[in-house]
Amino acid sequence: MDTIFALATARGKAGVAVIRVSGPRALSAGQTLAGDLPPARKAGLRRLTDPRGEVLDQVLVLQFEEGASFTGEKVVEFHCHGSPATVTAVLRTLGDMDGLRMAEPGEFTRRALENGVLDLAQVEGLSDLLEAETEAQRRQALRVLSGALGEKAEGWRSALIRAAALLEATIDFADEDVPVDVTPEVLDLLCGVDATLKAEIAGVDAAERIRDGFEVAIVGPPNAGKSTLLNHLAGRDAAITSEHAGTTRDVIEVRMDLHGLPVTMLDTAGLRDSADEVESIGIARAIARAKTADLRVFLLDGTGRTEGLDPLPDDIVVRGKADVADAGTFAVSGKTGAGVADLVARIASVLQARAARAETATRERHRLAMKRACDAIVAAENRLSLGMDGAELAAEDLRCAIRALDSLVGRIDVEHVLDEIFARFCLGK
Ligand SMILES: Nc1nc2c(ncn2[C@@H]2O[C@H](COP(=O)(O)OP(=O)(O)OP(=O)(O)O)[C@@H](O)[C@H]2O)c(=O)[nH]1
Ligand SMILES: [K+]
Ligand SMILES: [Mg+2]
Repeated sequence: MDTIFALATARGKAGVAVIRVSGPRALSAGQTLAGDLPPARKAGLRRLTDPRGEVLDQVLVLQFEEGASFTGEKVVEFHCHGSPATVTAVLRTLGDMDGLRMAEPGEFTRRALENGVLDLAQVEGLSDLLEAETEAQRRQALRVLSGALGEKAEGWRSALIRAAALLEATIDFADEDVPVDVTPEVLDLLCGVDATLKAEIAGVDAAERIRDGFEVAIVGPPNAGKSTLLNHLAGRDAAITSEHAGTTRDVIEVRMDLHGLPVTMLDTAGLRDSADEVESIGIARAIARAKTADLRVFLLDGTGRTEGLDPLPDDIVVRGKADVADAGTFAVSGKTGAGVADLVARIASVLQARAARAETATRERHRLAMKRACDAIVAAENRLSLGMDGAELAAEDLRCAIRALDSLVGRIDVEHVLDEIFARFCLGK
């Protein structure tokens, strides 16, 4: 096993830069650079020198024992001064040592997975946590990183193992008198797992929105002030505005943090019948994107028409140009900012209600595994509802379900997803 090292903090100038070394030679590499090391998990101030005796930096050194580190291997960390030159000098010196090499992106985390420090779902949680930009993303990712999905899977697993064992006991005694009918207990166990799995599956959609962001489309007639509103929300001139109806053609996307939720706000072409070929393409795009968005804000002019796109129940309908609208109507103005806080609060409240449906599972991969498990459990329930003749096949169904749940945490059959998951990691993680 190679000993690997990398800069664990971001590149560039900073107060501190952390360089992590992991593997069998981490300790000797640390000693070569820093002399004697402080005891495990105790920081010590040391001078790093290269083999010619040149002082590279004065740093804090930490060592972690095998089995008690991020990777599960022996780890030494140098908390250096965060200048690019210092980092380069230390990395170069480490690279010159025998048996040491620069880590690949995600390689520390891959070792953590291989050594059982993290399960696969936790690795996904860590990846999401490193990407988190909003409060909702941070909370969700931290929940997965802390092992919440693995705990749930373990609960389902042990219930299914118990159910399968009960069935197998009856199969083995098929020729004898079986003292008790196990079907009610088995069905009870399956029913419990089934119900919580279904809730988890139903929550994946919301969890994915929290991860990737909700899409909110601003739609309405030309010149209602859609682009002006987008610019106000973005705090910058993201879209061109003008007094000419039909200014916006392409869909313009702006990422923002709305009350802690990640949102991509879409500005779209004004909806109307247009003879202009390019504008018509823009309008078709506007309608297509508005339909697939999670929520639409209909920004209307004085006529109140929604121009051929109908609001869905949660959609928000609001009059634009509040400064010239009748008093008393719900109106916003991107120009003056009037009503914008109210609009944002309404958008956030709709999206928060949806986000609340998220459980623990966050990915399509999780959904598919849980769906496979759920289908197998339902198949077992159906067989058992016809009596104990189906016990043997039902037990096989349950083993299928257990295998599907095992793939959630990476216990089996996940080689093919590893590259995809680790591709998202940056160097040094
Ligand atoms: N009085 C007033 N004028 C506004 C307001 N918002 C936008 N306008 C003006 O209305 C005109 C149209 O604004 P835009 O933001 O380009 O409108 P739009 O809905 O994006 O228009 P299209 O992209 O052509 O569909 C511009 O002249 C803006 O300055 C507002 O809140 N009050
Ligand atoms: K316009
Ligand atoms: Mg516009």
